[in-house]
Amino acid sequence: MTRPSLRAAHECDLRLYHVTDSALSGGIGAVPAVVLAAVRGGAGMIQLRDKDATDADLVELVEECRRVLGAQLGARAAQIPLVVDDRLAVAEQTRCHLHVGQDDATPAYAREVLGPDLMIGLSTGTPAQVREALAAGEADLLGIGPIHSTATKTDAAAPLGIDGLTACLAPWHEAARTVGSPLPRTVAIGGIDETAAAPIAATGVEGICVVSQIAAAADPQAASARLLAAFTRGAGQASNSGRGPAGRPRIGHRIGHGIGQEDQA
Ligand SMILES: Cc1ncc(COP(=O)(O)OP(=O)(O)O)c(N)n1
Ligand SMILES: Cc1nc(C(=O)O)sc1CCOP(=O)(O)O
Ligand SMILES: [Mg+2]
Repeated sequence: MTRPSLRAAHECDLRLYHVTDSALSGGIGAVPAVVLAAVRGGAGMIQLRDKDATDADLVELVEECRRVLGAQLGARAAQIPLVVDDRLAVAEQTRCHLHVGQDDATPAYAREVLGPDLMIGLSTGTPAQVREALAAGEADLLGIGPIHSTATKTDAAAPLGIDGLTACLAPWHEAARTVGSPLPRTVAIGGIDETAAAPIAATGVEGICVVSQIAAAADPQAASARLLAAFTRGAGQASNSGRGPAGRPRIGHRIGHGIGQEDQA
């Protein structure tokens, strides 16, 4: 039977995933408003990432984001998963989803602590790391990056470029053809702006993960809407030309239900 967290991952609209940056947004207190704006612009998943915040600060941030999204979006807030970066204890305390890197808690350990319901994302940056993550089977989402150079993550590896992203996706595409059960979802991260979004979408990756282009934007809602439109355009062109994601077992994956789009309807 499919693990509930993997089922949940397949329910998400991952085309645009915003990762917060308190400094770029003007302080941790400004983050909930940016999160709301990003969601209104079409972000379907949010990660709270703040290397300087204490665990207590992050617990408060999770709670405030939940409060603001609930108050402004009502029941639709439940469609937007909140993920915390790095902090297993915060995820455990708040029952928030978690993203870990290769040097953080392992997905297997995080799974032991968090149980089968909460999603676990894992960073990957090489085909071998993607292969290993698929074999281990604990991650519900793979972040692949950095695609382009980024000033946001000071210890980021060398950029993969489109060719490197394609190489990292190859084991996933191969598994999609041969494995009978649902795979972790995939998102690209690092140096992604509006121009970069369409060529990234053409690789078949399922979403883009964006920090600075939203967190530092004068209008984060409009920036999010432009990024989502660019990614969706690129994904559409790829599938029209037969270069889209490989067929694979899917479990009720929804697409095209951006909150902002519904708000504007
Ligand atoms: C979706 C997603 N992908 C990759 C990362 C990077 O995680 P990590 O390698 O642990 O680096 P830090 O973000 O902790 O600096 C991410 N956060 N999210
Ligand atoms: C948080 C993060 N992880 C990366 C990775 O390669 O794993 S790159 C990155 C920062 C992405 O920020 P921006 O959208 O501003 O370039
Ligand atoms: Mg980390």
